[in-house]
Amino acid sequence: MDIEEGGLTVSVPEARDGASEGTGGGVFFNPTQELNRDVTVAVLRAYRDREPRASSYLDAMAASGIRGVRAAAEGYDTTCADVDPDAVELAAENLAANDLDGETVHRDVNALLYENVFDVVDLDPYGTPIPFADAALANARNLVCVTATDTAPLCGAHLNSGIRKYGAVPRNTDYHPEMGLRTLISALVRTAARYDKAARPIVSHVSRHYARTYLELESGAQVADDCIDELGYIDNCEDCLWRDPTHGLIADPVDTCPVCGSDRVLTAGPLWLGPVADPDFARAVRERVTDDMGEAKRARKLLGTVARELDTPTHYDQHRLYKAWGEPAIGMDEFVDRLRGAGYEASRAHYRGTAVKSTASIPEMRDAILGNEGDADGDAD
Ligand SMILES: C[S@@+](CC[C@H](N)C(=O)[O-])C[C@H]1O[C@@H](n2cnc3c(N)ncnc32)[C@H](O)[C@@H]1O
Ligand SMILES: [Zn+2]
Repeated sequence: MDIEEGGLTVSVPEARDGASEGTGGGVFFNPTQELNRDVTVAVLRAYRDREPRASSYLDAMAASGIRGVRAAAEGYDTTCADVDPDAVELAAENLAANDLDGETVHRDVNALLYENVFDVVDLDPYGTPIPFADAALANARNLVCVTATDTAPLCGAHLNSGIRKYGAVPRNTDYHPEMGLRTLISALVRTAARYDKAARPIVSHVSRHYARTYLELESGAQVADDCIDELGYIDNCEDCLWRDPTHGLIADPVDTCPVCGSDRVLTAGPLWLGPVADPDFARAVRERVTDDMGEAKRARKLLGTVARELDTPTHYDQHRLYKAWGEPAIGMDEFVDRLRGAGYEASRAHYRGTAVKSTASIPEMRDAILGNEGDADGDAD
């Protein structure tokens, strides 16, 4: 079956039995990842302005080669690799059908990465990227793009699996999509640090089915140490949703919530507590989204929110807060405006439509939003 994406025509396997993921012929294709791929193309465009020397791109898990084809169309010197010979054949056909140059390699990507240097490496595996993280972070020159689809281990819903894969203790909190992203980045930062490299996320985004992050690499023990300094732990009260991030790799968990006195406090970490995006770069990526992209509208909205997101390591779910306060919720923009009006920093966050970030604590938010009357003017949305 031929599909159109980003102005290119690519042959992909038919989905079987109405499944959204194509498995016909054994080669994988997931049409629902188009947003992820559109953002990738916009990142590749914006990254060339940031680092003009970046010219080679490895589609490390190519399947149909759709990412590689799109990168080649952007002028990147592209290699598509896969362990599945049918995938390699299909990727080669798709490059040729679009009159694009590009290499196709039937190889385990871990072996390939230790023998070749690529400026940009794109890891898009089934489930966790961790089996490929060492090879990619040790050997890539500039940028490593990583998808993880194992959201349950990442956010602490499958705790032991998360601990095994990511060498951290994620906790299933009310901000679980962000917990997942910060668990992933933490593991990748610690992996890069083993090779005296800093890996800093310049854009990241999370959906229900995956987390995606773009890590810029820089070599040097000092910069790697600077990255490690941005790891730490977050204490979380399961009752009143209080949370408290502490930088450093030596955990000093609290037993009792200082706000409500509950002893149901869970500590998560080590997590990445630094920014998950560089706002200027996220804006530049947004500028590089074009109308020929099928998910242009969603990509622009997503990147706009990511660029404006406050740089705090957790977010609140506005509906959860209102439920706890026993009040009808107001619109999100007004919620953010009231927090700002009360002198706190606040923003929406891309993790969900009701996600809000603020420098205010929960009691401070309650005061700022509900005021003394404990009433929000009945202004429900
Ligand atoms: C999720 S699919 C990739 C989807 C594709 N990037 C896209 O955007 O449609 C994962 C692919 O990784 C390949 N793969 C798994 N292990 C690999 C390895 N060690 N080296 C290279 N490719 C591998 C699989 O054969 C499969 O084609
Ligand atoms: Zn509490």
